Amino acid sequence: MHVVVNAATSADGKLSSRKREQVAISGESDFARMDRLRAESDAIVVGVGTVLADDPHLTVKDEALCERRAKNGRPEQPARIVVDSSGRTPVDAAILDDAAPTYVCVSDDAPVDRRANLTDHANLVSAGDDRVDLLRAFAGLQEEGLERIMVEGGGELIFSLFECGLVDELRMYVGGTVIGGRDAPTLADGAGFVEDFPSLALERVERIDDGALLCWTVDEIDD
Ligand SMILES: NC(=O)C1=CN([C@@H]2O[C@H](COP(=O)(O)OP(=O)(O)OC[C@H]3O[C@@H](n4cnc5c(N)ncnc54)[C@H](OP(=O)(O)O)[C@@H]3O)[C@@H](O)[C@H]2O)C=CC1
Ligand SMILES: Nc1nc(O)c(N)c(N[C@@H]2O[C@H](COP(=O)(O)O)[C@@H](O)[C@H]2O)n1
Repeated sequence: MHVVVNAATSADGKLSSRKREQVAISGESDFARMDRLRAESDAIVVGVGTVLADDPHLTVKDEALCERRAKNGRPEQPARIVVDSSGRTPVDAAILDDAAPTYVCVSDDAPVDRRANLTDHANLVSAGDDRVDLLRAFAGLQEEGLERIMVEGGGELIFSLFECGLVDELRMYVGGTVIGGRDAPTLADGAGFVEDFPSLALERVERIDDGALLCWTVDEIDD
């Protein structure tokens, strides 16, 4: 499995404002690049915080890219994955429509009624007692044939993925704006690291729209 985190931040590192509503940080060219990366992926992952904040669709928008996938014997759309311990994804969420298959990763404690409602719209992957165990959940997704994984966010999920060593690449678009706010989400939130900080190697920098794309690979952790 190969996991790429792709997200857009303001110049001060925010994914959104303190209102946690979707903010268009990327410009047209960066959204097109993001669409191409979606098209290269087997699945697109977000945390339930992003589903509740943005109600994303997580589909490839450019029809030519969908056609190319089909020509190569792949499903027209990548699968969509929500990491959602207690099954809070609303059943009318855009991510649960029939545009592409959706997996909802829940914990074993997710209430039975929520699981039952979600089962009508998605494939459930159960991993972890009261919080999704990402290593187990991603192993289950790999068994489903999902190898090329793109993670879009948000900050809580991205931190946890770094914490358990699941991230191979970080592609970070830094846009020409300042959002500010101590309560605004950043690229990696969660509890934060105090030691053993993940180490990144800068592979490429590209000017796009009014910002810069930074492409990093994640160094292996020494045992
Ligand atoms: N600019 C950009 O590129 C992007 C911006 N965003 C923005 O980010 C914000 C949402 O981010 P955020 O609030 O951090 O939410 P996330 O999307 O990161 O979802 C976090 C939630 O995921 C669930 N979860 C389950 N298991 C885990 C685990 N092991 N580790 C971490 N989380 C887990 C938790 O809810 P539970 O306990 O219920 O399971 C947690 O609260 C929005 O404002 C959105 O607009 C989002 C994506 C991209
Ligand atoms: N790459 C990127 N740049 C931004 O400026 C963004 N706001 C986001 N947001 C992500 O895109 C999702 C919306 O996807 P759909 O258009 O609904 O398919 C949103 O939920 C974030 O994951 N990304």
